[in-house]
Amino acid sequence: MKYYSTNGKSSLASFKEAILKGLPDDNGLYMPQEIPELTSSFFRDIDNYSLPEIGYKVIQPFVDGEIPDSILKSIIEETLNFEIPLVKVFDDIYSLELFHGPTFAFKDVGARFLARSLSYFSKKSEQKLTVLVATSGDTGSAVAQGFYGVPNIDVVILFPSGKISYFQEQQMTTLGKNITALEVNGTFDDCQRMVKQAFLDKELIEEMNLTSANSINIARLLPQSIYYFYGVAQIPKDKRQQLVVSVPSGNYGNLSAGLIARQLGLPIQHFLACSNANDTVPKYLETAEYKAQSSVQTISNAMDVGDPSNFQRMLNLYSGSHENMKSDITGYSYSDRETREAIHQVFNKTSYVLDPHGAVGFLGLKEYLTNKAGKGIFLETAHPYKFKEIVEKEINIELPPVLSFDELQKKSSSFSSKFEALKAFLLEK
Ligand SMILES: Cc1ncc(COP(=O)(O)O)c(C=O)c1O
Ligand SMILES: N[C@@H](CCOP(=O)(O)O)C(=O)O
Repeated sequence: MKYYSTNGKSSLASFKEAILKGLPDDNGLYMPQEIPELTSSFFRDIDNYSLPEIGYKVIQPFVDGEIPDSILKSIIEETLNFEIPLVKVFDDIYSLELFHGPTFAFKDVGARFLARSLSYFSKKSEQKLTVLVATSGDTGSAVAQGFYGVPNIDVVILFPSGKISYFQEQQMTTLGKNITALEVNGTFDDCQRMVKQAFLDKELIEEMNLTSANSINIARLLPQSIYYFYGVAQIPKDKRQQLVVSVPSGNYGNLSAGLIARQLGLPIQHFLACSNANDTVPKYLETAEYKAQSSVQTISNAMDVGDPSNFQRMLNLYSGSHENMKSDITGYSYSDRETREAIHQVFNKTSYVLDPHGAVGFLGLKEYLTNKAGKGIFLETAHPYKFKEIVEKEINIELPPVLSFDELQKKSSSFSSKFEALKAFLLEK
């Protein structure tokens, strides 16, 4: 399988080249040249497959032998060694809980697969790698955990100061060793801009082997398609028609992975792109005009993205056609007040606890299904405990702890949002 750049000005890359490079030289994003439809027998029997078996079926065509199958199977088994249950919240509304991994957010799937695949390639070439990451909260935590102590790999995480939750910050700033966290005086979009600029800087790429662990990296994004299959597999066969999937979105990697799952043949009738006040993509869907915005701070902070990187991939999947994208995807945007109300009301009616990100996905699904036949899944992308200060206020009870960092010391340095500062820091490392 070859990978091309969405900007069309870079040469084709193998899986190994795409994963090691992260970003193509023309500042596009890598995409697989083919998205081959999986066999009808796989879909017929999908309920009998385990999560790692589904994972292997989905990922193998994209790796295409560049990692030997037996090693790929163990990478996938280690990646997916936690539950991803589908929970019924209301009649016809299901939550796909993606937060049962080690850092309690959906990013664990992609980060663990990427860490193991990069480690396989870097061990073979004995090259030291530096993994650069921009985060609005959860990617940083998952990548820090996924790469902690991995030989030959250094991780540098950029996060926006004061704009992520206490637990997210603790998860990425207390590890030390090969994990460095830089607290940037700016927004997530500043962090992502600096990271992308680093991949285009000739001096930096000559001096060091840089790669990305954001969804910029196609090997971080592709494994996120797996859980869409597993979600559908958990719905009774006779109820799989007219299925809608609602994706709480920020950088739009998760939604892009869902669109890829659909091209692989997964029967999803419609997608919902649900945002908080950072509504660049819902506005595009409404107006056909893409206008990047300055991000605003919300209670679903991991979705505070004003210029989502994966919009390029979405456009590419629809060959640039707004009309075609709009017929498959409906956009919604919700305020913090609506998000809080959803957490409050769903808990009062069902005892189900939403986190602020899942709540945005839930709201979109509820709105879409009003007066429409069909069933829907919303992605519950993070554990409510990660946002306990917000969630507990709405449900009026204390959540049982799943995380504690009381003994651990924060290790991070305050950092400028200027690319030159990042470049100097990396060259000194
Ligand atoms: C909890 C949570 N929900 C939703 C999102 C948005 O996902 P994406 O950036 O893939 O659109 C993020 C950030 O990635 C997140 O951490
Ligand atoms: N919401 C993300 C932002 C980065 O997304 P990515 O999927 O491109 O890594 C975060 O939690 O950091």
